[in-house]
Amino acid sequence: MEFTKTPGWLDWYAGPSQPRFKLPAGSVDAHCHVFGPGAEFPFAPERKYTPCDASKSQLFALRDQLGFARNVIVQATCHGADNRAMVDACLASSGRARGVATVKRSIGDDELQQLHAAGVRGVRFNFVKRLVDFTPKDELMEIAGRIAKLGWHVVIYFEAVDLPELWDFFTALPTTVVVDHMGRPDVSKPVDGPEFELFLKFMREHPNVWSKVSCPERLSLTGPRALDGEQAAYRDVVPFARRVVEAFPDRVLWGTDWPHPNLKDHMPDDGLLVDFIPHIASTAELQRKLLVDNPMRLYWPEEV
Ligand SMILES: O=C(O)c1cc(C(=O)O)oc(=O)c1
Repeated sequence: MEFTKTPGWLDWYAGPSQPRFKLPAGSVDAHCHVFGPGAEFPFAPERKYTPCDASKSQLFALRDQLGFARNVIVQATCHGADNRAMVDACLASSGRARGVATVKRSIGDDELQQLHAAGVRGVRFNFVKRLVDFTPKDELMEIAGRIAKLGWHVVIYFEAVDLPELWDFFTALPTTVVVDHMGRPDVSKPVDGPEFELFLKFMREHPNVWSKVSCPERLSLTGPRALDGEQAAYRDVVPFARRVVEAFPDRVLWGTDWPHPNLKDHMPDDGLLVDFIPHIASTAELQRKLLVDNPMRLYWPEEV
């Protein structure tokens, strides 16, 4: 099938720079995606955008160039609940990728077992309205109950303004809960203001809640962008991510978010995104927890 990219769609940055920051041995890129290729793994009819292709071999080449050892491949919304592209990438990774799937209530136990065998260790519940249609909470809770038995966790993606409304649902989830991109704070608001404090309270009061301190390129309002060798990119996001890393060093993850869906104004150089890490995790110990110990505990516990 031939797909035409959504108008204005920015392709991922080809030929990223070599990071100056040397990742600790065994680092995990704990949030990235594959898109198709559409000719092999068609995008879902219900998708809200049509991306460029971003294949598993391109993802693995980026992993090797940046110095990561492993990937966690998160099902992108453009593939709906058709997990074939993500599963294919996990199976081709020689055990170096785990996956997070999107599933419907109708999924059979045998299919869940197959996903597990392929390396899937979580499901993603998405509440970002521009990305997905609404799924009733009772359906999601039923899925959470089923995947809890497999030892999986739930990844949640939502906007900061929606946290109050989603609070009761999130805090009732029976698994480890991993928040994508710090719950998308509005970084024009103060880091110690009520909106971000609510997110910190969510983590403080619920020890099963983890956060990805990822996507500065998406959250930043004032940059500067991770382009042209910029070594201090996205300065407005740094205080938010740093706060989470320092308050909850054992419950944070980091990922590139390659191939960066839906960025409208620029596409970051992924090498420079890696150089963002020491700004938010400033000691070798914090870096090791963020990049190695935490993702290994969640995704490869049998190796820890
Ligand atoms: O903010 C986004 O547009 C976005 C989209 C997706 C997806 O479409 O799955 O995943 C992300 O992590 C972020």
